[in-house]
Amino acid sequence: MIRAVSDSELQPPGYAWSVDAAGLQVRAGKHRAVDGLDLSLGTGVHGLLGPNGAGKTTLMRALSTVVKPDGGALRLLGTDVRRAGDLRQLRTRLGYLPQHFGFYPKFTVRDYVEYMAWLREMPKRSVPSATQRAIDRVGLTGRADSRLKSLSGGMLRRAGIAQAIVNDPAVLLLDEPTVGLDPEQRVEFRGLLRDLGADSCVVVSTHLVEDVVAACTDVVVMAAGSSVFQGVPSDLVRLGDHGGIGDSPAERGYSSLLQRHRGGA
Ligand SMILES: Nc1ncnc2c1ncn2[C@@H]1O[C@H](COP(=O)(O)OP(=O)(O)OP(=O)(O)O)[C@@H](O)[C@H]1O
Repeated sequence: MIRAVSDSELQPPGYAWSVDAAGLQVRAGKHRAVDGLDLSLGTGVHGLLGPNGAGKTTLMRALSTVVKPDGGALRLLGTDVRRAGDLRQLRTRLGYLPQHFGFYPKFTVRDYVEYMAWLREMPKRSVPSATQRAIDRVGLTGRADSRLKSLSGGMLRRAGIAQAIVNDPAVLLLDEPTVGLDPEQRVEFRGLLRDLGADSCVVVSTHLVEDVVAACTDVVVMAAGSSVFQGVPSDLVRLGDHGGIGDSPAERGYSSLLQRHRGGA
């Protein structure tokens, strides 16, 4: 299906990075879960790795504008989110799959995706075709009119991904999108990620190092609220040449990086 490109999309963007954070601080409750993070991300698929509690979900919540940072700077698509009064326009250009997302169980997949398209203020006439396209892209065509409460965990997550991409977001944030997907679906999802990252900034938080190596153009590793590594997947793999634990070179690279970080911390 061919999508019409708007005039604004043909303009040069006027900013260097889709996501640009400097000394970013974000609280989760009373705890400063993101603390002094520097991060610049452009077009591509960026894998976000880090141990439990590193601050990944808190960072994703800040990037999605669900929570406001309480220190440092954060620009999204050129908008300074700490200073901007009204984030409505920016939000229409974001897509977000939270780690735990709420939904109305009686909605069908189509109802849900259409509803999220409406919330993102998509033009009414484009909603049905954009919804169908998003559902097709996540492989739920045959379940489009099934109620959400009847779906398996993996299917539900795919419906969540469909709502996140329905507006062709310029920044797409996916928090643990492959949880519950079967192996075949995970491989298909990697293809979708590569496709989405060709012309937008996709940030994928995950614990699956192999997904990052297979589908991401670069990797960011967080620990204790800040970024401790940013590079291409092969850089991460190389870090495992002389140590680290894990079943694959990338896992060994990741664990060796964290061991070094803990040793130096
Ligand atoms: N509502 C909250 N109140 C207090 N502390 C919180 C809250 N939410 C998160 N935290 C703490 O903030 C830190 C970062 O949590 P966050 O969920 O962002 O990490 P994460 O990297 O996504 O972890 P995981 O991989 O386990 O999902 C953790 O120490 C967590 O206990």
